[in-house]
Order: sequence, then structure tokens, then C-alpha cells
Amino acid sequence: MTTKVIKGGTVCTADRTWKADVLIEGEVIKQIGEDLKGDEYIDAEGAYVIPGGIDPHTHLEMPFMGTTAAETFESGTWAAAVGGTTMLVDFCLPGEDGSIKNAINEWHRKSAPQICSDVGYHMAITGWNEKIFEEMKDAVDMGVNSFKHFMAYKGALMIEDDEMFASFKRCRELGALPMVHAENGDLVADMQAEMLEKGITGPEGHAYSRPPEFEGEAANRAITIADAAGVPLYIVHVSCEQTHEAIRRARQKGMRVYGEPLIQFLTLDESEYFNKDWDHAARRVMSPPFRSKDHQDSLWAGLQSGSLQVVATDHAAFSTEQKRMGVDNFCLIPNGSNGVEERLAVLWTQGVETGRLTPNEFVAATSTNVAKILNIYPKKGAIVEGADADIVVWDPKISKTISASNHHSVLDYNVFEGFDVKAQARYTLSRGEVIWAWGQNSQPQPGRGRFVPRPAFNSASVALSKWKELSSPKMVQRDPMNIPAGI
Ligand SMILES: NC(=O)NCCC(=O)O
Ligand SMILES: [Zn+2]
Ligand SMILES: [Zn+2]
Repeated sequence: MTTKVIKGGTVCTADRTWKADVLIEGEVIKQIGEDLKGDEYIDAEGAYVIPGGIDPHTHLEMPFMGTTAAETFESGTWAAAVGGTTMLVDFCLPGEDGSIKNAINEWHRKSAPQICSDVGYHMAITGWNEKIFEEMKDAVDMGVNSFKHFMAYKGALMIEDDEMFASFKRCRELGALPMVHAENGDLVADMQAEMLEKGITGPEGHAYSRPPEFEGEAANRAITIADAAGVPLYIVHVSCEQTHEAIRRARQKGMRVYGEPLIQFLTLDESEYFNKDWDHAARRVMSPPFRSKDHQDSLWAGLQSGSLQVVATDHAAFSTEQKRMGVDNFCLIPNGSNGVEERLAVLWTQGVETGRLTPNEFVAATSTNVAKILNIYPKKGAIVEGADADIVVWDPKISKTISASNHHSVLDYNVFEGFDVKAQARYTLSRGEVIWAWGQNSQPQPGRGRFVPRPAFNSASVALSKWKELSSPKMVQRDPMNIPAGI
């Protein structure tokens, strides 16, 4: 088997940083140490050697709001690889028949011939019945152990509290992880109608109709339901202090609640929706919406203190033409924005280069933490012997200006247009193969990526289940002498 050595770099993981070479044999890391020898060498001089990024939140080719997300599995995984991300976890949505099994198979059919690097899936639970209850087990058997619940998108994907509680309890039985999109969908629908009545039909209506309080309320509700069900909870796309506060409070009480801010929420703010150029504003419409600077500060603080664990993108790319479906009514603008290629560089530049994050915290937030939460650690998210050689030679000396004219997404715009970033992937390796090399005309290799099945029952869900069992209500055994006779 051919061996490769990543030579002369500084290995940087979630918990330490040290000078070392990394020897790769086939698809896995064989050894980490000094002066290692191999058949081929990859130059890492002056660069960090980090675990490949894992973006746990994407929507490639997603049918949504009357159209289909433009980013394909090929272009999405390719853009990700260019940006230093070697694994995406995409959301499966059930089709017309409502079947979970069929949805996962449909995702395999679409993704398998296209993916350039590895993927996993989460499954969306958009209703509740016997078949969904049964098929959640099939999903887990198929390697999909996390289920997203939409508390918003009324009349489409939204789920009611009792259904969510039933699904969370099923997650507990299966050792699976429930996830929520936390926004109060009833209030959002009402506010949307109010905005339209007032004549506010532009993208600013999107921001007005989805205030942070609606998100915080839903987050608190989801946390209560998860606690009652005895399951951990992962809150996707955390955008504001209200949700962060709910997570902080829950964690302080010992609950296993995880929060995922997006790179967009950390770096872009609500003023974008008030831009005079309709296209500019509409391209940034996503749910929840971008917030004010105060909320951004809260999210950064969460990453620093550990109350928020993961930075994702929610990459759901709709072209300008698709966004224009909502030109007369902001409620019809397909929700979503890009970020899969930019996530690492923007987080590095605005996080590490500013001193807000250490390089180790950067690795934790972009790769390691979510690998642990999703139960694929240390196969992914680690630089240790035996792990998949998903590795990025991260060069803090390559700077560039982000632009739709040089990105690898199919999108005709980029929400980070004009951002100057200070680092880039010099090399991206997926299971030992160099799939991207800066400045060397690398090309996508559709079909080489693999689906990564994720086992259920990670340690947090096992521990929580045990605790729930121990602390569950118990009948008091009484001597019949101490029970009064009935009437
Ligand atoms: N976030 C968003 O606006 N679009 C994708 C769907 C979702 O995650 O809610
Ligand atoms: Zn969502
Ligand atoms: Zn999403």
C-alpha cells in the first residue's frame, strides 16, 4: 500500500498543538511523529495540519418552497473540499409518500454518483404516525441516527409539540439524537401576514416577522420537551442571545443541550435585509434571519466559553432567479444561503486572527465537537492513529478575497462577497487522497465520496437514559395497613 507523509507541519487538534509529521497508509493515519518516511511527501512547512472540517448542516439539491436548492451533491462537496471541509451531513426530507426509508434511499440515489468527499445524513421528522415511529428504527439501522424537527414553516414542515414529544421519546429508545429548528411557527405565520397587510412585502419583512424572541421561546420549549423525554438535544442554526441563553441555562442544570451557530450569524448582520438592492437583501433571506451585532457577540462568547459547540453553514443555495420567486412577497423567497466553502476561512479570519478563538478551539468548532456529538469520533474529527486520513494542510499565509467570480459553488452570488480572508487549505485530503491542492488546477472527482453510517447510542445518550431511568417516578410500596379502605 502506498504511504504518504505530511511533512514539516504543526499538527493542531482540538486539545493540543505540536510539530510532527503524519504518515498515511491507504485511507488512514498510520503514525504521527518526527522524521517519518513514506513513498510520497506533502509539504506542510509553515502550515497547520488539522482534521478535515465537518459541516453538519447542509441542504444539497433540497426540494423546498416550490423549488430545489441549486447546489448539487457534486458542486457542494467540491466547494466544501476547496474550503477545507471533508465531510458534510445533509438533511433528508421525506417525499410525497412520507416514508423515511424511501427518503434515505432517494438521498443515496442522488448523492452516491456525485459526492467528491464523504457525507452523512440527518432525517427530518415532519409529522407523526405509526409508520414514522417504525421507520425511525430503519433510519438508525441505515446509519442515520439524528432527526430534525421543524418548529417553524407552518403548513409545510412544521411539527406540533405533542408530535415532537413522541418523536423525542422514540429517539431515546433508539439512542438517536433529536435536533430542532427553533422558531415559533405560529407566531411567525401571524407576523408574516401582519407585515404583508402593512404593505411590507420586501426582504425586510422577513427579519421583522422572525424576531429573536420567537426563536428563544421555541428553544426553551424544545429543551423542556427533551428533558421530559430524557434525550440530549441539538439546536441547529442558533442565531441569537435568547436561544444561547436557553442553552446556557439548560447546560448549567446538567442537561445535554448542544448549540450550533452558523458562520453567517457570526459575521453578517440584519442590516443586509434593509439594503436598497432587492436582490442583495433576498439572497440573504434565511431562517432564522441574521441578527444585530449584540447577538453576534453572544454567539462568539458561546464559542469561547463552550456553551456553543459547533459552527455550521446551513448551506442551502438558491440562485438569484430562484430568490425572485418572492419578488412581490418575502414569504415566497426560498430560505437559505451559502457558506460551505467559506466557513473555515471566515471563522479563522474573524475568530483566530482576532484572538477570539484559539486554533484548537477553531478545530473543535469546525470538526471535532460535532464528530463526537454525531458519534463518528475518532474515525472523523481527529488526528490520531487509525483515524480516517481526512486532513487539511491549513495555510495561514494564503489570503484571498471571497467572490462569486472565484468560488466553486454553482451560485451566481456569494453572501460573503468582498470578505478578505487570511487562510486557505493548501491541501485537502479525503481518506488519504489529495483532492484539492491550492494553485494546482485540482478537479472534482464525483463518486469517490462515501456515505458514513453513524451508530446510535453515543455516550451522552446512554448516560442520560440511565439517569432518566434512575430518577424516573417510582411507585411507593405501602403496607396495606397504612392504606385506608376505599369508600
Ligand atoms: N435555514 C434556511 O433558511 N433554509 C434551510 C432550511 C432550514 O434549515 O430551515
Ligand atoms: Zn432549519
Ligand atoms: Zn437547515
